[in-house]
Amino acid sequence: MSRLPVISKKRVLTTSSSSSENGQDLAPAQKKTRKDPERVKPYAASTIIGTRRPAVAAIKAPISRPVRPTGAATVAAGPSRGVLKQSIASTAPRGSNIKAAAAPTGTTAVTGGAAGTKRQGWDLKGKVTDMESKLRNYQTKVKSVNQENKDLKSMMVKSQTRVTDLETSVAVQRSQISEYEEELQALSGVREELDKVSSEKSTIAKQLSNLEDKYKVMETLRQSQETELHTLKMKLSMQESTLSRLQLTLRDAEEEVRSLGETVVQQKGELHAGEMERRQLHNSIQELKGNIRVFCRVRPLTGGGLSQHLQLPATDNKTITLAKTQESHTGKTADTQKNYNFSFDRVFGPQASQKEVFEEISLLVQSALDGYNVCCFAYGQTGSGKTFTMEGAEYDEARGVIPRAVTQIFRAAEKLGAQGWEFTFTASFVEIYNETLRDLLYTGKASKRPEHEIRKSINNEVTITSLTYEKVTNEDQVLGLIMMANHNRSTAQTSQNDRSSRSHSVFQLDIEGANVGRDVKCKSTLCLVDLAGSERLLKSQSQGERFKEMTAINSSLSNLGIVITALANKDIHVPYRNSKLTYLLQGCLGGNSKTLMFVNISPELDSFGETLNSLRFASKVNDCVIGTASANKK
Ligand SMILES: Nc1ncnc2c1ncn2[C@@H]1O[C@H](COP(=O)(O)OP(=O)(O)OP(=O)(O)O)[C@@H](O)[C@H]1O
Repeated sequence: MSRLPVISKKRVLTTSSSSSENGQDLAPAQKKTRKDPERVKPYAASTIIGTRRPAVAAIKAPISRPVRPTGAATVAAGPSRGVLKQSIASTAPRGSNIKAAAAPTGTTAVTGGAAGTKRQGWDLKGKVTDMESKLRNYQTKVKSVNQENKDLKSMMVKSQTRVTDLETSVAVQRSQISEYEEELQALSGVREELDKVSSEKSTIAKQLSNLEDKYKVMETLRQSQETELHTLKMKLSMQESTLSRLQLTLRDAEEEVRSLGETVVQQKGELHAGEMERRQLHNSIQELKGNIRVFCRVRPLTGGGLSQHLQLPATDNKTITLAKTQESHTGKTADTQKNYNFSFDRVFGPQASQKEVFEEISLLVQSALDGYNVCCFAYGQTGSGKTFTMEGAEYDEARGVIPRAVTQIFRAAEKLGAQGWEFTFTASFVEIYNETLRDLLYTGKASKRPEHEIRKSINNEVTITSLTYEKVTNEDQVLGLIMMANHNRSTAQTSQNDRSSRSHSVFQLDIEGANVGRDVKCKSTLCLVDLAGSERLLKSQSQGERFKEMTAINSSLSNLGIVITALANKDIHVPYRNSKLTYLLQGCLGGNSKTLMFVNISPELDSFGETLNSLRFASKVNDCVIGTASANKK
């Protein structure tokens, strides 16, 4: 169906009402419409086309191309009413307006004639002619419009095709755009990753630079170490050459050492033989001297000066004379002097030093290491110097027999160690008071102090039950134990005045030696005894506890004399068990031992009686010859 404008008043009115948008242009046409409403139709048709296809026109507008030289431009400009009017104007090139176009050849004159002249009412023919002329004009005009309409349709089809193409193209482009957008989106992720990678790259670059710095430092270090290594290699090669020289020297020295070793072995054998010979000779000398010897020692006077009743011959150091001046009973005769002469193995005067005294007994102490039992005891009245002789004082020169003997024993043991001897020493220190034994090395509570008994084993070894037997390895340890014993003794003394004077103290050092290489062993005991004061009190003068003490002391000391006499007489029965002292010293007295007795005497005149008694007792002992000692060798 044609979309050409239908000539109707309704359409015209519609156009007219919309013309208000462009009233300026339409105003002349409206003026004409009052005179000739038919002339408005072409404009109305154009207007309708423009208003019904605005979208196509809008799409066409940017890409419009002339479809044909004339008329097509008019359609393309459809949306604009102003342009449409121009287009309409341009569609009538053959006339300057529709009126002219509607007046083909031959009618122009008539029209002009009619327009110029008004037909008379009666000129009906003329009026018909005019009407026919008008009709023809209108037909021509319709034809022209139809043609134009046809062209426009064709243009529209083309335009629609074009629009479809363009829509397709737009769709394609949109899809491309969306693809681009997706790509862009993907690229934004890549950008983030790129940023991350670049940040990592900068970090790695920093690390690399750090590593480079470190590498430089390490390189410098390596170079210095290489230099050092080179120096060391030089030194090493020098030392290697020195070493090879030294190795040669060492080989020579080893050879020399080997030959010297052989010599040493040979000399050791000779030494051992010499040592054994020395022991034999030493023992022979001791035997010749007697297995029991008595040394007398005179204490200096307390106030200084010389004793009048004691005489010690200057040329002789073995005799002592105790002189007593007896007043004349009548007073008419001169006073008489009675001399008591005694001789002993050695007599030490008041000036004799501790060192001098010890030198005389050191050979005896040596015998203890050779495997002989040795017993040394000090006998004498209270205050005669027994403790001074046995223990001495703290300072070096005043050291007595016990510390000096200990020193000698350990030094000699050390020397014998070079000949393959190994020794073990066990020390004990016991006190005998009122026939009761007391451990002087006890360190426990006083309330738990144990009681002790003397026991004798099958092989005649005497031991004390519950006594402290302390293993010692050096001199200082032993001296420490002696100090402890003295402390224990003095503690007991505070409760009983002068207790030490009335008790015997016995220090024993058990010695065991072995020469593994030569399969020789020896065992002995060194026994050093500080006896209780030997003074005798008249029975009438002593009472109670004191009497009991004195009885015990006298009993043990007299038993000591009895035992020594029995040994001297080679009695079958020796009454060792009669007192704790003799029972304890059993191992150190008798055939298998060497005994030394110190008889200490006080130089004071008022001690004359006790001195005489002591010298008599000692003399009796001195007369004894006890068997022949034999070393405890295995
Ligand atoms: N040879 C000596 N040289 C110097 N002083 C001595 C000598 N002998 C003993 N004395 C001194 O005499 C005093 C008594 O000596 P000591 O205590 O040794 O006698 P004691 O016989 O052991 O007496 P007690 O039986 O009471 O123990 C002490 O002061 C001691 O120092």
